[in-house]
Formats: sequence, C-alpha cells, structure tokens
Amino acid sequence: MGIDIEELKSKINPRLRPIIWRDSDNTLVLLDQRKLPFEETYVELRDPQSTADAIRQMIVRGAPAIGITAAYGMVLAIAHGNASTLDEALNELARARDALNAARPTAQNLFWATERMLSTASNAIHNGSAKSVRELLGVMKREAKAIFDEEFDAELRMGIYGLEKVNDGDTILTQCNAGGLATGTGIGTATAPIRVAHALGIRVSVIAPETRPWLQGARLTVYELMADGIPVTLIADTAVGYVMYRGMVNSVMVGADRILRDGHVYNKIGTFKEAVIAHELGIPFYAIAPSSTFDLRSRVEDVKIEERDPDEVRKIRGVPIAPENVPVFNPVFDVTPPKYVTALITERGIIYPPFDKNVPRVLSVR
Ligand SMILES: CSC[C@H]1O[C@H](OP(=O)(O)O)[C@H](O)[C@@H]1O
Repeated sequence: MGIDIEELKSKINPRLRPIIWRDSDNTLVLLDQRKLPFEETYVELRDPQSTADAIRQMIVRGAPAIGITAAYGMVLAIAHGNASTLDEALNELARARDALNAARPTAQNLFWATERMLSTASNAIHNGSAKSVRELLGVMKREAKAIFDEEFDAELRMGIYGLEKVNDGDTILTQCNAGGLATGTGIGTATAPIRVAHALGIRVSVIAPETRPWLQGARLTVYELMADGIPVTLIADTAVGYVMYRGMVNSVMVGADRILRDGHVYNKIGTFKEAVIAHELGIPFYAIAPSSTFDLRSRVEDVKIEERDPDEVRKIRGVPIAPENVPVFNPVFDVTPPKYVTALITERGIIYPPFDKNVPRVLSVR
C-alpha cells in the first residue's frame, strides 16, 4: 500500500500534546497525566531535578515520553544552570544525567536519552562545534528536538508496519497506555497501527483494560482514543481472559518499557497475563516499540522491575479501598518471555522469532 506520509501526518492529528518545549524562555511544559481525564493542566519545569521529580511522580510517563522529557531535562541543566565554562557545563550535565536516571528504573528510553544527550555535549565540546556554554545550549536543544522528531517518525513507521497486522473490522486488546500520551508525540506505539488504520478508513476498535493500580487504561487510553474518535471499550482488568475467550479480540497490541536482545518484553503489570492467555487461545500478541526501547546488553536478571508506593494499591485517587495497614506488593511492570511474543513491531521493521538472531539483524546492530 503506497502510503503518502505527509497525507497520513495530516490525517493523524492528535489533540493531546503531553510534552511542549517553550523556546522563548527555555521552559519544559508537561501535561499533568495524574489529573487526566478530568483536568487538562500543565506544569512548567526549568531544572533537571524538578524534571526527574516529574518523571518519578508520573506527571509524565510512558517509556518514549520519559526519554524525551529526560532529554529536555538535560537541556534545562544548561539553560538555567550556573555553568560559565564548558568543563562546568559537562559536570552539570553529568549531575543532571544521574538525577534523571534515578527517577524510574525500568524504561530503557530514559537511560538511552540521557546518555545520548551527554555524549552529544561531550562530542560537541571536543570537536569544537560548541566553543561556549551558549553554543552548547544550542547543540543540546537541537538534539532534544531531534529525539522528539525521530520518535514521531518512528511511531508513524511502526504504525505503517503494524498495518500488516490489522484487518478491517478488527478489535485490538491493549494494556495500560502506550498511546500518544505515553510517547509524547500524540501517536503512540501500541496505538500507532490503530491510529494509522483509522486514518486510512480501516474500521478498527479497541478494548482497553483499566490497568490497575494507576489506571492508565481507564484514564488515559480511553481518553485519548475518544478524543480522536477511535472506538474504544473499557473493561475491568479481570475481564481480559473472558473477552479473549469470547472471541472478542483479534489481536493484542502492547507497548514496552524495555525489550531485551532475546525478545523478553518488559511492560505494564498484567501484560504477561494477556500474553499467556493469547498464546493459549491462538491470538497474535505484538509488542510495539522503537529501537530506543531495546536493551541489547542486559539479561533478564539485570533488569529492575519498579515497585511503587503501596498506597497506589490500597487507594484509588486517595480513597481507601483496603485496610490502611495491609501489606502490599506493588510491582508496576512484568516481563513476558519471548515464547509468548508473536512479533516485535519496530520502526525498522517487524521482528519475528528467533529474536536473539533477528533483533540484532533488524536493528542492524552487532
Ligand atoms: C509506549 S509507553 C510504554 C509503557 O509505559 C507505561 O508504563 P508507565 O505508565 O508506568 O510509564 C506502560 O508500561 C506502557 O506500555
């Protein structure tokens, strides 16, 4: 299908833009995703520590969106820092990298983005393209924007590749929010094929589990798809098995926070459950992520699964739903082994098993 990218971009025009860089005063503006869907409010950030706090508090969340936000957090270290020499600037950036990397442990995009920004600064200083702190700021801004633009382009490409897995009339089960709110660009990863299909007039609908405890499905996926006129049905997490058993799901499409070389997929808690049920029922299970989400060095035992505040489980929006002193285990991601993954959809193509051979090949890395 010869798809005109520019025409497609004009048709996919998401209303919600969760990350805005205001160049006039070097300010990072974030849509506060904790308040959705009932309030659309924004926070303004001018330093890396408050940016790290915004990631930790999930004002912004979603692996690619975290990466873009961290990239601009590194820009803020120069834009509003105290460095008067390039050496001081590099030290500020190293401190900013450490503060941002400490915000959340699982999403690979965070570490990929801060390392890319730091190496860009170091290279610019050493190759002479940044001879002053002011020139370095220009380099950093351009690199952060490049990361944003590359993410946007990657999502369009993943949407086009993913079209191969979407038939007219399909219903697609998602998990959490891997939409435009999770990537910062407004398109999404898991929702990219959905948005592209919808833009091309292919009838597709979504079943979105609420995704306890943070309710990204109920509060974010539902909100952003309805805002763009894409049919979506909300279900309780406990209904996932039944809707698949009832034959209501043609495929499962999820995002990812980290994907290993051998195809282990780290994603929102509850993803593994969907993958096992899909495998059992013969329903295709696709993880959709840009190459910036892949971690080709770590093994399963190296990856930290984030555990968050127990009150996220004991309460819903501050209202207790359990005894206040009940012990809680609150892992917010799980890991799906490659045997349950039908294919990985990336901006460089669709990757099929054996992943340990095909991931490096398709991502054209050693
Ligand atoms: C394309 S976003 C990837 C991923 O991030 C979400 O987690 P969180 O909301 O805790 O940042 C979820 O796992 C999405 O699938």
